[in-house]
Amino acid sequence: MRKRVKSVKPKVVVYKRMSEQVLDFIRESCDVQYFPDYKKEFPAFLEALKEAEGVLGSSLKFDADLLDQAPKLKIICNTSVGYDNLDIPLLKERGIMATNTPDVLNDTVADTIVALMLSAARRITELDQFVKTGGWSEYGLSQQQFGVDVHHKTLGIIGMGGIGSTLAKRAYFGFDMTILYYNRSRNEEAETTYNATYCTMDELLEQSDFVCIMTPLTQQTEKMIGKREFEKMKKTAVFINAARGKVVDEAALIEALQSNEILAAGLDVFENEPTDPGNPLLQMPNVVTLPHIGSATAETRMRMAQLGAENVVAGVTDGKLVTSIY
Ligand SMILES: NC(=O)C1=CN([C@@H]2O[C@H](COP(=O)(O)OP(=O)(O)OC[C@H]3O[C@@H](n4cnc5c(N)ncnc54)[C@H](O)[C@@H]3O)[C@@H](O)[C@H]2O)C=CC1
Ligand SMILES: O=C(O)C(=O)CO
Repeated sequence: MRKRVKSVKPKVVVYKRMSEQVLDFIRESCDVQYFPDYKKEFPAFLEALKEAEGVLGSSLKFDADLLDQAPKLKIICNTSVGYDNLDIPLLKERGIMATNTPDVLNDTVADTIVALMLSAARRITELDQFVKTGGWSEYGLSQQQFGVDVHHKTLGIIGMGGIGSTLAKRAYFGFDMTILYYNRSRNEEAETTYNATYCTMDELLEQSDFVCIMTPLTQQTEKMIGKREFEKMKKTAVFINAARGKVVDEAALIEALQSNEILAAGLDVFENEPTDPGNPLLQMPNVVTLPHIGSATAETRMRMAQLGAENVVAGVTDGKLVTSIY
């Protein structure tokens, strides 16, 4: 009688909260070790990494020490478009593949940025508190509480990629805004479709009413916006960051707001996350803050998780990667 050989499924570590539907999809072809809260179970997580061929999650820094603990690793799949947690040259050197989740979140993140622009300019969160704390009297608002318009203003986008151009679309068609942009290279589609004008960083800073940074975090973009850049902006400028906290010198941002160098800010991201409750930015009524929820809608997070899952399954079964980083 022939002996039945039990097929061994490749091992995949999932280190981010994931729906059962997505986990089941991976389980069809892989042996999944699931760590929804890997920091709390770090020793077990490290143990699982020893045998893992694939990893799925986001933001964990895979440095040389951690990679040394994962000798069988073939692929790291981020459930995020940003991959500043990955050392790409090191992964290439070790022959490890990497994927991210571009495009599927463009609309949702662009919506978040519009929400930040409107909230900061029209003082939505500040006035919400005004109403809820009983400040609204029969005399209505004082002029000091008026906001500024968004429509027909100039929006400067630093980083005209997937999200930047989706934001340009909303700003141009929805709010009749003039679009300026600064990018590593020209984006002809944004120029023809949204009438976006390519300019230098300084021109953008000097002329924009709203300055939005949407570059990835890299060695070149770290603290790209600092004291000098805030000083170049209009005193009435509203600054928006939904990229990564570290693309901005946060101390310089605090100083710019305290010294009225700029009018207001809308922030989805911070230098350290979660940000310290004592961060002065949290005390400023002209700063609208969010806890890094740019892409956090049920639908979009599901699409990102599913895309990550498809990538990890492909990576450990020698299939074709959907969104390879390199
Ligand atoms: N707040 C949130 O929840 C989210 C934040 N993000 C962040 O946004 C970033 C951008 O995302 P996408 O638009 O999808 O990326 P993308 O790669 O499509 O666009 C980035 C753009 O920045 C430009 N760029 C890169 N380095 C530059 C430099 N040194 N100077 C000028 N331009 C430069 C690129 O040429 C590109 O056009 C991500 O890397 C991520 O860090 C993305 C999604 C959600
Ligand atoms: O995708 C990213 O890079 C995020 O920050 C979360 O969506």
